[in-house]
Amino acid sequence: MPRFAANLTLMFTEHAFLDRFAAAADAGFRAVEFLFPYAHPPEAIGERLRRNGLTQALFNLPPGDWAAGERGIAALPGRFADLQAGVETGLLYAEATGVARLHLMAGLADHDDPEAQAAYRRSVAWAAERVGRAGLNLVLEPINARNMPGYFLDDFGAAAALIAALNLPNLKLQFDLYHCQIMHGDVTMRLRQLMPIIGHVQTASVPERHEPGTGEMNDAFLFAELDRLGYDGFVGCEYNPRAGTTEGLGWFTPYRDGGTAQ
Ligand SMILES: O=C(O)C(=O)[C@H](O)CO
Ligand SMILES: [Mg+2]
Repeated sequence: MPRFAANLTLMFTEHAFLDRFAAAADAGFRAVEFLFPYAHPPEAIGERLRRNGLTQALFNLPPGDWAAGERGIAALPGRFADLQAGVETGLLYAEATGVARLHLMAGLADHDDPEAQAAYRRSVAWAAERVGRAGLNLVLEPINARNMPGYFLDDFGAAAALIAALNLPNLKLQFDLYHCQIMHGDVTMRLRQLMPIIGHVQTASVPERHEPGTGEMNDAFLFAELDRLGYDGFVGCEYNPRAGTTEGLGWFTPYRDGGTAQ
């Protein structure tokens, strides 16, 4: 039975961010994820988790200037010091929340540019080693070009090749089912092939990025496949509710009160 994590950046937006933790717990979630916690003190996030009996499944390391259009800085030459500072900030929130994995975004850069490739490899290797010393995994997520034009990490094969090349025990793949379908298709076979390096999974319907079961994929089949493959991590619900978060949770009913993955 997959352990689903409500994505509080996209779900329960009927509430202020710090009130979404209670809303997710009331809806039956036992875990949450979000993009960025940095607008709030780490203690406030940790307190909401404890108060609502929630596990923090994932969040992203600081992405640079998101409002200005940056989507990560790991592949941007000349931003290594910012990358290092961002990892230290992320680790403060990791300590407050007990999260076991952090997502490092690559940024908008030409994936064929040797300087961007070198910057990214350096950033990933350093960040993985640094978060590893705190007992955490670092996950890398390929993102499709329709949602994020120009994103550096835009291929599952490239992500898997870098993870293999660096061969770090805590460097894993963030397998977003939504992106895989859009970029490559053949989702079940890629899950089977890449399962040994998967550190986090996310779900959303394709093409609209709404609730599971509302798009072209048989999402329930994929969730059962994760069970068949022995995946014991979280599945982040990174979708935009079609019409009200709670109203759209019918898909979740068979999975409510999932397990206790860390
Ligand atoms: O874009 C996605 O799918 C993600 O999971 C990133 O972390 C946020 O954009
Ligand atoms: Mg995702």
